[in-house]
Amino acid sequence: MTVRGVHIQIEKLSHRYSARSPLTFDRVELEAQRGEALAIIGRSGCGKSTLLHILAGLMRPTDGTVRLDNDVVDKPSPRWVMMFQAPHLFPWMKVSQNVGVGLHFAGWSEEKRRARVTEAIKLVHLQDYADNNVQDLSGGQQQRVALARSLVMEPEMLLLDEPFSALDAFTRAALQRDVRSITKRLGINLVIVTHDIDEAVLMADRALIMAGSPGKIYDELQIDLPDPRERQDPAVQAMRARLMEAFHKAAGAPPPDGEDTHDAAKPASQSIQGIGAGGKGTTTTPRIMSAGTPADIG
Ligand SMILES: Nc1ncnc2c1ncn2[C@@H]1O[C@H](COP(=O)(O)OP(=O)(O)OP(=O)(O)O)[C@@H](O)[C@H]1O
Repeated sequence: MTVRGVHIQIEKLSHRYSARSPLTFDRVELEAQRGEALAIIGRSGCGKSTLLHILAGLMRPTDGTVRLDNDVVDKPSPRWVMMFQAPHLFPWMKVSQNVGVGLHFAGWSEEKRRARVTEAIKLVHLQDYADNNVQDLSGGQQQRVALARSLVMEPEMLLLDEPFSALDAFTRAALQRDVRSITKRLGINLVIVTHDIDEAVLMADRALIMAGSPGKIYDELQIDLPDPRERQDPAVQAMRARLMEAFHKAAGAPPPDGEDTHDAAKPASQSIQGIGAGGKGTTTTPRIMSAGTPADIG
């Protein structure tokens, strides 16, 4: 697959949902280099998902601009793809058919499609499942199918809105590692919205901390760790502690003693409720994209 990323420039980006709504976020500025992996963390409701949707061209800002390689983003494009907590597959289709659906709609011949689909399925380690019906796969495997379906279009940027939060810890860790290594290998940008401090440290080159109402990017932390990153590595643990500290500073409160840093970006009440409900808080995603997936509306 072709290797490429994109230069992201966000200038004075502001958003409100309606003329009467308060500002969701205000004059957000951000620049990211080609191939950079960014994690956006912050407490529920500070506007992370809204920012991601605007970056994907799924929503329009109230003010300001998003530029990708100098092109203003004002609509969706196959140049960037977004993945959500639910994989949104076609349940009656096989893995290979799901992965190839975008190419099919783009008018690719079956023969051309087959080669590209095989390559994408291999990238996500599902070659033994290509002919399986997606309904017979586990949640993690279904997320891998969704990942292959995204990668098959050769995007320049992959946008992830808490995509692994419904998965068990083992499956989540494997996907975190694989998504980072695949995007690095292909040279594409990664932007991930997450409540999980560990996920940010394991997947990103830079973590952005959003806070406030209206939201702003309050702080950022360069995560200059070698790959592969292992959770138990002391350097990873030290970075996690630094990010945790920055997160609590942004939230205006010292870290409580002995707090479990997993899912730290959620208020305590939501973290507890979120276990069963997929921990989605007020994410805008399901309202826009996934009519009929009640598990997402948590
Ligand atoms: N369709 C909408 N209409 C009006 N307000 C909305 C709408 N969607 C979201 N909001 C509000 O905008 C703010 C930002 O929402 P957003 O989902 O972007 O936050 P978030 O940081 O991603 O939250 P979470 O971490 O819980 O997913 C919240 O206060 C939310 O209530």
